[in-house]
Amino acid sequence: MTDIELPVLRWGIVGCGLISTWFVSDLVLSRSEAAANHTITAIGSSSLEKGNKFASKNCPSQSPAVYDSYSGVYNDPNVDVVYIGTPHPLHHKNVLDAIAAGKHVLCEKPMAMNAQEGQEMVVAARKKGVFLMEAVWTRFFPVTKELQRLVHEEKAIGDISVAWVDFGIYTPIQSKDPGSRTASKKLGAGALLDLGIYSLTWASLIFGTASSASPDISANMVFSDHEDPNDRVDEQTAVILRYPEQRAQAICTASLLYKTPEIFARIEGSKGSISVGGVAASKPGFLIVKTKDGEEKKIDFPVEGRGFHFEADAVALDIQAGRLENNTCSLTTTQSILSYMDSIMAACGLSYSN
Ligand SMILES: NC(=O)C1=CN([C@@H]2O[C@H](COP(=O)(O)OP(=O)(O)OC[C@H]3O[C@@H](n4cnc5c(N)ncnc54)[C@H](OP(=O)(O)O)[C@@H]3O)[C@@H](O)[C@H]2O)C=CC1
Ligand SMILES: O=C1OC[C@@H](O)[C@H](O)[C@H]1O
Repeated sequence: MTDIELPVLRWGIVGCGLISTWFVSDLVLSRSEAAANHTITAIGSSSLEKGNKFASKNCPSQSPAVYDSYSGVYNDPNVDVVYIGTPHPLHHKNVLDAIAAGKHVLCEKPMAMNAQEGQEMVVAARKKGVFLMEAVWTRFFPVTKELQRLVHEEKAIGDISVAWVDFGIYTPIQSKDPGSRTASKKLGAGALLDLGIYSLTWASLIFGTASSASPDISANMVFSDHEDPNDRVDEQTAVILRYPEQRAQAICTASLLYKTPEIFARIEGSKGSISVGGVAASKPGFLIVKTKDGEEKKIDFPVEGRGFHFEADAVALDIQAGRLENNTCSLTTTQSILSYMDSIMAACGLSYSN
């Protein structure tokens, strides 16, 4: 057997919060089937103490340079790609700063607070000739790819008429530290931007985001009970997307008021249905395919670690090949979903600009 040389990607991490912990742990995980190797060469945090603690806890086998600023990471010549793990309203500045320093960028979801910000990031990345991707890790799981193959290539359940997708996590706003990103409007709190983006992602995987598949959108929200209406955010959002050409609908929900059961999505077609389940709508793990002739099959897709390495490997392969965007999570798709969220917020009277 010949050893295939894997690409090595050198990562700089910006922000040492929860998601960066998960992401970095998966990057350094020893895996049986890796498509790339990853090293953590720099970490940027609000303090050296926090950055050092993060490094020793999450990537003890690495010796990253630790900075008490994010600019240290952007300007580090040993960094190929910057991972942005800060709260959503900071993504715009963090991404633009990384791009200005000539770095490739993987930015957590949602990449921006609205489509306008997203567009500015895309324009900046193209002008500088660097890679940019929104870290919608869900798209890269083997189970997600298999669902798409079954639906679009094999047409296992025929013509799709409806998809229901729900992402709820029981985290009411009042139960959270008011200064945390999951409670503070200034830090982008709210069910749609945090969780609804995944429900909309599943709809886009089933129905597409091309302009020919552009949906009519209707929506409503249950707001948090802050006294000042300017502080309110959505604790629960329900969206119906109607795809006129496909004569189909997606019903996408997101909630901070209950936890979704294991099966979080069901897709109904003329020949059967597919249910999708897993730890959460962000981390799918299995499919149940039922056909109208009575056959039922459960297909499990166990993963090593949490599964963030799938998107990281894809980024490494793109950068190695000189591609500036990823096909599985394209910037056009990111922009479409940001514009859906703009429409949903406008229809429901939610604005983050006050
Ligand atoms: N893909 C996924 O499954 C998940 C994605 N996310 C996404 O990741 C992003 C970060 O979420 P999460 O890790 O949960 O958030 P945390 O609050 O846990 O961490 C965010 C980090 O950002 C840095 N930061 C910079 N400025 C601020 C500020 N003004 N207030 C607070 N923190 C700041 C801090 O790091 P430091 O002090 O080191 O600079 C902080 O620890 C969000 O956009 C979220 O949507 C979150 C969870 C899961
Ligand atoms: O992306 C996410 O997925 C998992 C949730 O726990 C988290 O709040 C969210 O940011």
